Amino acid sequence: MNVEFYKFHGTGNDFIMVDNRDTIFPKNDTNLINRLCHRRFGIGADGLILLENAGDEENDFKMVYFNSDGNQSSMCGNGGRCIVAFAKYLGIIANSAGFTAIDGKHSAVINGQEVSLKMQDVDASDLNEAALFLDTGSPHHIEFTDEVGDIDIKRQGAKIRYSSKYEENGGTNVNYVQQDGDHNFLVRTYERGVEDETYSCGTGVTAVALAVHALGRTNSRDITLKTRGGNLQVSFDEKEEQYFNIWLTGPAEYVFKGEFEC
Ligand SMILES: N[C@@H](CCC[C@H](N)C(=O)O)C(=O)O
Repeated sequence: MNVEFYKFHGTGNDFIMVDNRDTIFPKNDTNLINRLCHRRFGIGADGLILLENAGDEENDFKMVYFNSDGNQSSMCGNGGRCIVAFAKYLGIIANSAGFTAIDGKHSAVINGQEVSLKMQDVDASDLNEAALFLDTGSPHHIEFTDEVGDIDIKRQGAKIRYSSKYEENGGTNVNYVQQDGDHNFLVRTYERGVEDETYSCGTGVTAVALAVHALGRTNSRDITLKTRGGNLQVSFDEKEEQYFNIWLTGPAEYVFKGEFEC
């Protein structure tokens, strides 16, 4: 069977997108997904995303996300922005969308090449300098550094990702952060399920933006996160360490289309 795919990326976090509204894709074939995502033996991507029918009248579609290891995983923020751009490319939506994902319902707005994705509310009341962890739809550990460019992300990130601290919850993603002005932060991310550095991570920069505000490193509620793949913006409201109205904004770009056999 031949399957059409579409390659998209959001600030260098790249995905194989498949229109699976006819549910033909073998979503339980972990080896297939892993091979398709392989940078040498496949198409190459950080993950694979299925667009499916929402199954209700309120939403335009459903998002199903797989990491490049082939396993279905938690929410992908950049992937959420890319699936909205994909839905527009397919003519399913115009410039706004409502869709469901593993962590619930999301709204999104397209403005030119930029896609703004509303993220789930986050309770930051347990966050402190000794417990730098937030779940923004995916789990994220945060490390502050004075020189983010010097860090061996793959080696250092893996130590935390596989540490006993996170073992019972299936591990975590790891974000290294360097402040670069009042409301600008440099971020590099080790991603669970990719088991390497990715050029950006949407749920990761969202976790960083909320954490630097909650820890008092900025008073801004509209923060620029500079990643290897480009800049992302996170804006939010906050009351008593509860974060809401959280929006992740950045480019989401079509790269090429093709087909594979399975
Ligand atoms: N790149 C994604 C995060 C994808 C899920 C993550 N690797 C995990 O398994 O927790 C993003 O942009 O949020």
